[in-house]
Amino acid sequence: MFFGFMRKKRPALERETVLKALARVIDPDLNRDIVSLGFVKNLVIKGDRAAFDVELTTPACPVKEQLKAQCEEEVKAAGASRVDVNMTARVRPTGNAKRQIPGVRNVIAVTSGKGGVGKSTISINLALALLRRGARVGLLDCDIFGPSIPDLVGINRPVRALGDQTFAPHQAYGMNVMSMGFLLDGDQAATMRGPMLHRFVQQFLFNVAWGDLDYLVLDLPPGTGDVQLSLTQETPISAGVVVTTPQEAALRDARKGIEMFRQVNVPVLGFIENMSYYKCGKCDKEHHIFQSGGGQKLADEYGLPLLARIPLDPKINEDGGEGVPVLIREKEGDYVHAFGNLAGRVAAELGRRSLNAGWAVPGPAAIEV
Ligand SMILES: Nc1ncnc2c1ncn2[C@@H]1O[C@H](COP(=O)(O)OP(=O)(O)OP(=O)(O)O)[C@@H](O)[C@H]1O
Repeated sequence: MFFGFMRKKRPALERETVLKALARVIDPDLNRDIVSLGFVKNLVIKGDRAAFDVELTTPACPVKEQLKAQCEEEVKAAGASRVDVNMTARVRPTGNAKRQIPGVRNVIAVTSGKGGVGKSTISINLALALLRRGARVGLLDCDIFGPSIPDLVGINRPVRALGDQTFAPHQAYGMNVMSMGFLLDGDQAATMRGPMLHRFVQQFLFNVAWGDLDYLVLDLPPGTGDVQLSLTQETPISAGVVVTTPQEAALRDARKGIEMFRQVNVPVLGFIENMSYYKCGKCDKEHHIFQSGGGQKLADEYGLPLLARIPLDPKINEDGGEGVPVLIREKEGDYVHAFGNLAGRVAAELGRRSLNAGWAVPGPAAIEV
């Protein structure tokens, strides 16, 4: 009886036993076990208790909780009475032969081929979703003629010069944000010619005190003309994503977007179908206001994933001119999950690529995900 109350003493754990147990935990995005990936750090064993860090390639890892639970389960099954798993992340640069932006590890470019499909909306909410998952994020509005980010974040005052032609970005919702709209008024921008604009954007990339960023999201100017092409060519972009709407006409422009990235050897992570469907609130059915399936059609055509389908929802553009993005205003809704999943997929894919030592500046043949 008395002995029943005493904790049964388990044998002390061996380091090898713990590592063997953890080697059964597979990262589904990378398709490899977390020990051989080098993710397990700082393993401390005290008797039958184990504590360690699991260092992922991104804090926005979509399977973080699942991996943590698996680690606990496997090490307990190997004989531990207590397992303390500390999930951490170190975002590595994906590698790019071009001049790097100091402190910035990954640059994600968002294009659409043409205007009005929701590129800026996607850019800001992708940036916020990455931030919400624990990453350090910046947002650069490269749209010179019609910068929309100032309105989207509700900031319309000029940025501060730090001297040496360096600017301090604005802070909005925990992100570093920069836009042509913080420097020029619309009339000034309209008089600028291609090369001048181009120089401006380069300045924005390299002469802004971005700080330490895991991801810098670029809202590219709409279109795929010379300005966009030279911009993408000279910018150290880690990867691009292409926004489309479901209609046939929009797909044609999205194809131009992907061809632009291909021409300048920027790998494309996939497509985002915006205004994909509408839910009326009376039922849970998806109503297709426009045509349907366009994003998937493109994805199949290029052998790339459809990363997200964002619904058409009045809440997305109902900010009442206050500059409060939907992910800040709303905590629930299809779009909240869709943006969260998008951020997870983008971050996981960049993480996968950063681990691949051979991934420097791949040609078009190397873009499949
Ligand atoms: N999923 C959505 N549901 C409802 N409204 C949306 C959605 N996506 C974008 N919008 C609205 O559509 C309009 C155009 O979006 P946005 O400015 O993001 O497009 P864009 O492609 O960046 O345009 P531009 O080429 O002018 O920069 C905005 O009013 C925005 O609020």
